[in-house]
Amino acid sequence: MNIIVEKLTKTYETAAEKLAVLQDVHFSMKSGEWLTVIGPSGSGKSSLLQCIVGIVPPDKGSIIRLDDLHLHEASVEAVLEFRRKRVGFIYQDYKLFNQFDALTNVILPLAPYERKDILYKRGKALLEKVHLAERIHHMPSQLSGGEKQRVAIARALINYPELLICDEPTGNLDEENRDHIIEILHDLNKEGKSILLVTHDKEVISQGQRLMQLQRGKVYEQEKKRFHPLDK
Ligand SMILES: Nc1ncnc2c1ncn2[C@@H]1O[C@H](COP(=O)(O)OP(=O)(O)OP(=O)(O)O)[C@@H](O)[C@H]1O
Repeated sequence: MNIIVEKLTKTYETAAEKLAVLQDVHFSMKSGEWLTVIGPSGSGKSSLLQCIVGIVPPDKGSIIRLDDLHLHEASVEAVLEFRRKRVGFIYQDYKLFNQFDALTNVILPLAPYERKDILYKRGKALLEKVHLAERIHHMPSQLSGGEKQRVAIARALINYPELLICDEPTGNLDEENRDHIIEILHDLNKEGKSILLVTHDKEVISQGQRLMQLQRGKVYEQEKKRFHPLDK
């Protein structure tokens, strides 16, 4: 998925104040790229991820193009459908439902839209892909942090997304589990998935093809770390 962001501005308005968290952010991402976003706490990283896929509305005048979808002028329904069909999400705190087993958690995002037998088959294959074949009927409380994050990755893949949005995906994990998650993300990137990832983790920062640093809501630095296979 090709992403173009221009003049992205986001202001949160509370009763007490107006907080400009993103100011005139410009960048683009080519299909299949892995872009890592870093910056101090409060610099607007999570807000950036949420604006880009329309979870949080950016200010008027912001331009966000996701392939042919012009987010700034698209209907709410079109944005919802776009996210459901083309984007996967991975969060620091996994966001699993504790009352459901691993497989049910994986299929939940598409449960209202697809046949259950198809989803269960796909969900099992995805849990195998993240090396959790032996854990498909475990409840979240019976899984380690690393296993929970792998369930969350399987869930993020249930719609075969082109873009993975990862907000501190290794933030709660020890080194071994972090390395396992990095390996899985690498494989997914090699398969062609675009990755837009926020992190504070030094080991994760060194992954991917591009790095962008935010400072007080502005792009402070962009750096190309290594060439992407699609670059000429
Ligand atoms: N819904 C909201 N309403 C008001 N202010 C908000 C809202 N969401 C975030 N903020 C504020 O916007 C600023 C940027 O938050 P954001 O979560 O984007 O930063 P971040 O760089 O991801 O931080 P961290 O690294 O600590 O997760 C913070 O000061 C935060 O308190």
